[in-house]
Amino acid sequence: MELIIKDLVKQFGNKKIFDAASFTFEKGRIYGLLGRNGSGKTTLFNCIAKDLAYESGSIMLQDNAAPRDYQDTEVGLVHASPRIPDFMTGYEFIKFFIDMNRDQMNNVRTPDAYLAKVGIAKEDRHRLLRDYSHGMQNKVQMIATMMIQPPVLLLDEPLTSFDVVAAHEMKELILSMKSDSIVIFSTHILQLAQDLCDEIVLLHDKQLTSIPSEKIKEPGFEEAIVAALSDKKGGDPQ
Ligand SMILES: Nc1ncnc2c1ncn2[C@@H]1O[C@H](COP(=O)(O)OP(=O)(O)OP(=O)(O)O)[C@@H](O)[C@H]1O
Repeated sequence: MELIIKDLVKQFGNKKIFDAASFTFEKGRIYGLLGRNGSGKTTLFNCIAKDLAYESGSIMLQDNAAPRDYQDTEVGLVHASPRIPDFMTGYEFIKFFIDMNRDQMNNVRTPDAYLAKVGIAKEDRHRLLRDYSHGMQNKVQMIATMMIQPPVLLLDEPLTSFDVVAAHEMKELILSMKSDSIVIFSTHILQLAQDLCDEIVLLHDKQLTSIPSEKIKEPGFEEAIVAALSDKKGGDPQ
């Protein structure tokens, strides 16, 4: 399966965010999306997730070169700031999510099993989400999105609010998604990109470009990324 972005143009008013940007993402690989503040990473995710219209170009999915119904395909987007119904308890929310999505889930487990998987302790599962810490809310949002195993999984700055143990567990969870999904995450943490990614995608100057995977572990990688994202070509940091 491939996610194909072709000649994407997106602007807010007069401000162009993408100018005929193109990129093809493949299943079985984890992509790290790097770009400066305001370069358009969240905007790209919202376009891919069908939450935001764009001016022109196309975003489509292909299975073995045959187009797949994109509108009908589930795209999982984990937002940088949790978006969860804070009037529910963690347990109620996960149970509700299972009930809503049972048809498309394989090996449905209990709400307790899912909450345990992301380290939400028993005594916290029946507390209101509004009383969870930011990191705990993020964990709940992440597991709710991941448990339906969407073919396209987008993670906007994941792990930043997690403690070291949780971050380690979440990395394992993200890695476990890669065989069945196209996984793209945005981050400003180079170490995380180096640890998790098969390929780095740079969003710079309104375009998407790839850094060859063999460069990721090489010395001088950080300098190469900084140079590539610096404004020598006249791109404004916005
Ligand atoms: N709804 C909107 N209306 C107008 N401008 C917007 C809107 N959403 C985003 N923008 C602008 O589009 C640009 C890209 O924003 P976006 O949030 O996608 O960047 P980002 O790469 O995710 O940034 P960061 O790394 O700081 O989180 C910014 O200049 C932002 O101000």
